[in-house]
Amino acid sequence: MTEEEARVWLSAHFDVSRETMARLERFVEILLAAMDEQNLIAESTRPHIWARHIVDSAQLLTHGNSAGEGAWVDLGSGAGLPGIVVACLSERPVLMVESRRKRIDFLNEAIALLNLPHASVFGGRVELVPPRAAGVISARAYAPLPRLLESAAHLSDKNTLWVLPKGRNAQNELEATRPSWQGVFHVEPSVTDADSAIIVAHAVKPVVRKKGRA
Ligand SMILES: C[S@@+](CC[C@H](N)C(=O)[O-])C[C@H]1O[C@@H](n2cnc3c(N)ncnc32)[C@H](O)[C@@H]1O
Repeated sequence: MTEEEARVWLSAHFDVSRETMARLERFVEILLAAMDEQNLIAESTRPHIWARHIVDSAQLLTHGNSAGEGAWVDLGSGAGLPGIVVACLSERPVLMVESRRKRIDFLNEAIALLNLPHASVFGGRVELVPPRAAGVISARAYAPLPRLLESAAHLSDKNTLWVLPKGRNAQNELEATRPSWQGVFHVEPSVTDADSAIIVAHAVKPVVRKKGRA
């Protein structure tokens, strides 16, 4: 997907007002400017930022939009991918979780500069976020699937929709979760990379009852 095709894809899949497009353009500027201070995206992806990062994030909304009520919780948001992009394109409350200080500061600054009052940041480890049932949980380049699900189990219930972009290992990672997680798992193609996939799931961890107890 070229940068031009990425913009066309966005307009075709979302009701992108002039204001929303301006906000996304501004986010790209803020992200690239912050690259002078910290490594937020791979240097090699700089010229392809709309396809490799903006659309790659936005496509998660095409799956997440079908979720029920509840916040969108993005684990390991880093550069705000997909959290900030989701907040630009949707009115659902977005909570980004990030543990590294400089990235927390970047995310808070981006929220303020882009005027996204429905977005917020939990600055700390995912495992320490107070329990809640998210409507959607996303996580891009955050952790392998079994650890990812484990670390955010307390943020989900049976209605939570997990929307998880994965590389070519998606199927293997899914197999590794089978013993301990149940639910409905779909593997959807990525629109930006033929080798990547998006795991879309309603997942629950079965309660293991201790032997000898009624
Ligand atoms: C490889 S980066 C990906 C960032 C972003 N999602 C993206 O796609 O560009 C992973 C991020 O997850 C954060 N992270 C890793 N483990 C975490 C944890 N347990 N709690 C919160 N953040 C975590 C790291 O600090 C880092 O910013």
